[in-house]
Amino acid sequence: MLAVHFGAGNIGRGFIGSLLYQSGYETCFVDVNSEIVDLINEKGEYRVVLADESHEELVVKNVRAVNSAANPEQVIEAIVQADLVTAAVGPNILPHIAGLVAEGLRKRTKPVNVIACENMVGGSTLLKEKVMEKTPEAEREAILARTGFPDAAVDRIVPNQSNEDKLMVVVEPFYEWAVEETKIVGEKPAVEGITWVPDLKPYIERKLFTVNTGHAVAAYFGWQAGAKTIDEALQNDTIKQALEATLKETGRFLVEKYRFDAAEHDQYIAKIIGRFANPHITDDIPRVGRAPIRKLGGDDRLVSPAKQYEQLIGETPAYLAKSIAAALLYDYAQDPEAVEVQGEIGQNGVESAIKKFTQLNEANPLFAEIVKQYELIQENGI
Ligand SMILES: NC(=O)C1=CN([C@@H]2O[C@H](COP(=O)(O)OP(=O)(O)OC[C@H]3O[C@@H](n4cnc5c(N)ncnc54)[C@H](O)[C@@H]3O)[C@@H](O)[C@H]2O)C=CC1
Ligand SMILES: O=P(O)(O)OC[C@H]1O[C@](O)(CO)[C@@H](O)[C@@H]1O
Repeated sequence: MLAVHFGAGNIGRGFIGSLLYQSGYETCFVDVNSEIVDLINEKGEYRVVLADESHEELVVKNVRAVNSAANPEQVIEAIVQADLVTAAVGPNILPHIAGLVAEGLRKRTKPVNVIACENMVGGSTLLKEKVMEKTPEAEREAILARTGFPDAAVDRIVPNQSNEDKLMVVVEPFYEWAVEETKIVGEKPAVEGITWVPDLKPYIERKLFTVNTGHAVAAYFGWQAGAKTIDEALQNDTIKQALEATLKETGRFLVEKYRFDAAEHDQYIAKIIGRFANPHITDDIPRVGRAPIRKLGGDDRLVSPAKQYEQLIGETPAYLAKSIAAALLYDYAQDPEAVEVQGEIGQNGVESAIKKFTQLNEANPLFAEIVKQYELIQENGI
């Protein structure tokens, strides 16, 4: 069985690649990083090490890689041969891989499934839309009849790596990969470790608005407090309490919306905060806080739960507003999106930035609460 995986980065090698290998797949990674591509082809294997006391090591074999910038025709050929196509490149990159995916799918006759493993609601659906834009109209129906784009939620913390062995990846022991079974076309891919679900929405929202909201809060509050890493941020009691209060807000609307058991959801939150504090992982704040414009988007981890809380609970969520304010204050000079946010605030003020990046309406009480929290953080810190 052949899997073609776009993105040989942290989650690609550290999570998806390792499960594919353990399930008996040969994996062809597709990436634009020539150093990583060359190393994979030279070694033909890499190590995945668990970030816990055991330091258990898995050697992932049966791997090769293609540089899609240099050899696009090899990528198309691999997709033609593939039994499964996956991606973990980041939501903003999905449109850039769509052309090659479309070319590969056009040349196929057999069914296949394409699964995007990104931190967003509807990643595979977005990729499908972008692939269709690259496909001649007359061919779209036939391709969709033989290609599934099931949405997915992936959860495993894989920090940036600084190992001497550039292919080795240190990962947290926990993982969850939920995939929408109802959108599969043809046979279900035989990947051990996938949790098949009939409807992904509750899984992706629970994960995105707990793990990823919580992580973003730790990063943006931590940044204000001068912390360098997530576990350092969590040693600050004020930040820990603010994180817990924010996840109480997201938990309240999630329980209301999906009828989750409230006590089980509290345990889910506690487990996640424990994962953030894993002393075997050094997770830099700039990695977790990266791309604040994406994270401030109306459907992403901060603004979407705040809007849904307003709708379902009928109140304004003060801690989510504070988290959005902290994201607006994230002024890391090496992050191009943070620089753009600061530029907008500097030129046109924070209200203009809120409108531009969150698409919130000024008449929404959440808008005024974000401005208030922004000023409070500026005056008093977190
Ligand atoms: N790192 C983590 O713990 C987790 C990450 N994710 C999601 O997985 C996705 C990837 O994240 P990471 O692996 O952390 O990022 P990463 O930056 O380590 O990996 C992304 C990879 O995509 C490659 N890439 C960029 N443009 C490309 C293109 N046009 N074609 C092919 N490859 C291209 C990059 O060279 C890089 O190797 C993101 O959506 C992230 O939200 C989800 C869960 C956990
Ligand atoms: O990958 P993103 O969406 O930029 O956000 C970083 C987040 O991704 C993760 O790496 C994995 O879920 C989390 O550690 C963090 O919440």
